Amino acid sequence: MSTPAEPALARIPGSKSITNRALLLAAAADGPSRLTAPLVSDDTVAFRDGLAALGVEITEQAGADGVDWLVHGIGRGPRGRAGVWCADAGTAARFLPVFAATGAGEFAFDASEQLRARPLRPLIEAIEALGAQVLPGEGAAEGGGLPLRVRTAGLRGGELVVDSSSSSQFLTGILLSAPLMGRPLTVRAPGLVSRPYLDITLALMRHFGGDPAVGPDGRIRVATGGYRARDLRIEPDASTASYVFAAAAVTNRSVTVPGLGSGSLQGDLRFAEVLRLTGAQVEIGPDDTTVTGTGMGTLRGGFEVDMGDISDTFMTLAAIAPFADAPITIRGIGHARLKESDRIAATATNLRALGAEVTDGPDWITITPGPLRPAEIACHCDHRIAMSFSVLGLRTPGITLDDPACVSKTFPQFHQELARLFG
Ligand SMILES: O=C(O)C1=C[C@@H](OP(=O)(O)O)[C@@H](O)[C@H](O)C1
Ligand SMILES: C=C(OP(=O)(O)O)C(=O)O
Repeated sequence: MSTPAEPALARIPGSKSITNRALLLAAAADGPSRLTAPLVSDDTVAFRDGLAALGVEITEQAGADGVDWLVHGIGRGPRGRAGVWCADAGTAARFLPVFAATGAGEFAFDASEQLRARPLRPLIEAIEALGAQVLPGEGAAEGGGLPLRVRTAGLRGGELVVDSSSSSQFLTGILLSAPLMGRPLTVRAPGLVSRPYLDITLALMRHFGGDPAVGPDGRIRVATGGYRARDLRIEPDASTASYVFAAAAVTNRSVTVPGLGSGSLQGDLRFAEVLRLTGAQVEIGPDDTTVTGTGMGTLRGGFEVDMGDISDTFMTLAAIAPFADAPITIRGIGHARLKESDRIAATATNLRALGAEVTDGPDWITITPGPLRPAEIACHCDHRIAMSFSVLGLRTPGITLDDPACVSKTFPQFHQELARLFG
């Protein structure tokens, strides 16, 4: 394998986290906003349709880069009665019920079995503490969670503590809707994981005219006053970009992701810096990022890395770790057990099925390199397991996925794009 002179240009779709935050902020704003190049995938369509069910008109127009979404902001929370299907989208289940609770009426939320099983308790407690009722939905199990109904006459704001040790999404959900509450909100988030996602939230709130202030003790204060309509171009998804970056590293090729550079809002771009530890050449420019594999595709191992802030990308590293020259240990990823799958278990089991030596603990995994054999990968309906092991499959013949279509959660064209770039 030789390194091509010109890097291939990857077509990475828009950021899920930015698209869904922008949808909500634009819906709450005081007029129409245009979102350019949003991600169109299962998670964002579920979010968009959830807002539509809550009474927000969102129309689609052909744009220069795919479609634009025009969001006709209602300037307040929703009114009346509605049912929202969150599908598999954690962001829908954690952001939309708070928005609904700032309105008036009764709003039902439900989701797939997979999402029903994921944590929601801290969010429910927060909505109740802010003055709305959260009731079990039809067919709800004991213990609280989805399905649920929010019965509300608005949220009052004030002081709040949100346990954020299992997900940062509860905090984001509350912050995004805070300017619609009756009084200013001050919130503390003990145990906060995935901190860079809070930074995306704060940056986008400011873009839409909100004014969150983070105090020296970490408390976040948000004034009332709603949001202003604003246009926004959605940058490519940095977590999604991790697959083509890793693929370049293991195939000794060079790939550029345009539109994702040093000004990115997304912490997951740090994955490219993690790849540097493996010997890959990484250039993060102002408007794009290029990764080039070196050394005939052999990666440098023999390091430990904390990926707690960027845990959506730990499986990308784990899946290429068998090609390193020494073990790689990934730490700080306990909360990754609470996502679409128990991602530490799913990664370890699949790597072992391929013949790799893997040890793991509550919040870490160590992969010791060695020869691999073909196997069918159990995706557990987890798009990131499917995408990570597809990258591994570029170097190991005979790898198949039991559910290749699950990539549609965030990247419906993933398999075609990987084949176009690296086939
Ligand atoms: O706020 C967001 O957009 C997200 C936050 C993270 O979740 P946790 O905060 O649950 O780790 C991340 O894993 C998820 O893909 C998207
Ligand atoms: C954890 C993820 O998604 P969700 O928004 O459903 O939490 C993910 O995309 O990896």
